[in-house]
Amino acid sequence: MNANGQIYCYGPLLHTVQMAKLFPDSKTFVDMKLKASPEKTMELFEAFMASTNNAPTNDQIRKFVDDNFGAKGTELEVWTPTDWVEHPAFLDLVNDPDLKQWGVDLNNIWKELGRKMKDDVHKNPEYYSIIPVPNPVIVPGGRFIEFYYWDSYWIIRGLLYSEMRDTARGMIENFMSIVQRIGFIPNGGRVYYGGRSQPPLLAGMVKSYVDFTKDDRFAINALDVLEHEFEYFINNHSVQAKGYNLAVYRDSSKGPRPESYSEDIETAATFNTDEDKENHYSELKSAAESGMDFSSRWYINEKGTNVGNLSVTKTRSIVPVDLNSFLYWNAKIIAEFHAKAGNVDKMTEYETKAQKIKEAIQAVLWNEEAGCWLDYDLINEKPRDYFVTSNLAPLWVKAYNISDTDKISESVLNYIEKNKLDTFPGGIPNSLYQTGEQWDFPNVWAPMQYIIIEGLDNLGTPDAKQLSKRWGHRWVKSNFAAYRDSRAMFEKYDAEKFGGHGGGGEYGVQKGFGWTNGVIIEWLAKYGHEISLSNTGAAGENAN
Ligand SMILES: OC[C@H]1O[C@H](O[C@H]2O[C@H](CO)[C@@H](O)[C@H](O)[C@H]2O)[C@H](O)[C@@H](O)[C@@H]1O
Repeated sequence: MNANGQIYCYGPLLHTVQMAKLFPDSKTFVDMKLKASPEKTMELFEAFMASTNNAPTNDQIRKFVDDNFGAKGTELEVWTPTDWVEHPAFLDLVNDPDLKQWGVDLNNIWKELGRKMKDDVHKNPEYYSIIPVPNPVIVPGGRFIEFYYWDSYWIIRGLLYSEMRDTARGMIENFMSIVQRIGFIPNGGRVYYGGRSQPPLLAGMVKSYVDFTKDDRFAINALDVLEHEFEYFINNHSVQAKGYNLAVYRDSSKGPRPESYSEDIETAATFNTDEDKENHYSELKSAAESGMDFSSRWYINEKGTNVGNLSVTKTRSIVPVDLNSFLYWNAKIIAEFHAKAGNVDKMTEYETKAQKIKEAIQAVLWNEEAGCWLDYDLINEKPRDYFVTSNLAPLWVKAYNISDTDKISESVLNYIEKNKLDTFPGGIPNSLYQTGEQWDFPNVWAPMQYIIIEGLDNLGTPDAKQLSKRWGHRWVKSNFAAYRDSRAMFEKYDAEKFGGHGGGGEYGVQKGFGWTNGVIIEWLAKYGHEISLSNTGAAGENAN
């Protein structure tokens, strides 16, 4: 743990300041810079507490923070990517003039989302909660002023389509340096995310870069790091389900989330013992590791169903379809890169690991009755028959027996029909249960649209491809309608409203927005030649 962990990650200073709720967004405090060293700040804090009989007022705490912390975000400079180009070739693939102009605008937004760390971060890292990285990054936007792990997959693909290969490679190299220093990639670029990762997509980022650039040397050089990250996940996230090894999302730190400290203390109030509260914090942080924080996807109530609220979050007891699919993909990519290097034994080793994960996914997560993959509940030893977008993740990475393609296509298309997923004008909702949490109905998220729509395309049957294209067009048009009305790109959208943005959860609507822009740029390149806005009604009734 860094010397500043006692300030940004746990302990009485964090508790005192965060429970005073000085800022509308709890993340603000943990993003502020120290004015003195962590040790000196702790000394000053102890003296402050003694001088206030350990019961400071909110005004006194605010003064302590003003005296000892600098403003949020001062460690970063806005950075114009040096490889930014005015007219990337993807724009020439877009026919509709309004969509083309939108592509120009999105390409410009990269300049607003570029961030570089000031030199002082490298000289005095202990004064900051930010994790130092060598190269500038593209951030999601809004309150998210640092890199996020899984967001970066779609950001990097968008950058590659925008011909910003240096920026994309720089971000990947940052992640590789983090694995070398820390052993894994934290949720985001702050020390307070240090107990959890996010959906493991670094191998996918490297593969994207190599597919674009044909730079096989880059793939081969990345192998050590990719293997290390893969083994980290396997070693720290494994469980047994029906006699098979699979992985769950699992955080390794103690206490509430530092960036949402008072929120977690409040939801833990329903628990009586410290042990139960601690378990609750772990479940919440594990949900954050999944990227889907928060959602009924992680609820298991006393009856074994998904009805409830955050207090029944049981992430660590649910075997997730997406995580295991991503790990399968990691092993496949590592095998592919070993093949490029001519390492036959290593290629075979990772092919075998991939096959084992695929067998486990088939045995535990594929559900013949539902006709789809389902998360598995380890407490009640049963599948969770609720629609979540991640149920379709194996399609994206082909984590199934290719000889079963026709059967899977038929089953999955029936599953989509049964769940009426084609009826939503604003995209496929993340779940069908409305809890007020941001990864539940009616919110729609770009990364999961991408995984499903590309997954159906990858499945390759005519019906699946047709649906994929229709949904891809719909998503582009609906995002455009939101942009046309508000001049903003959103973190999440509204399934029920063509062109509507999402809401709910513990923070306000965020604009920017890295992964949304990345997905749209890629799909302008893919569908731009065939989409016309002229047949799109204001309410999206012709959005297909
Ligand atoms: O502060 C609350 C949570 O915020 C983050 O989660 C959300 O934003 C991320 C960045 O776009 C995204 O990766 C994640 O999927 C979103 O749910 C953060 O990642 C969480 O750890 C944090 O608790």
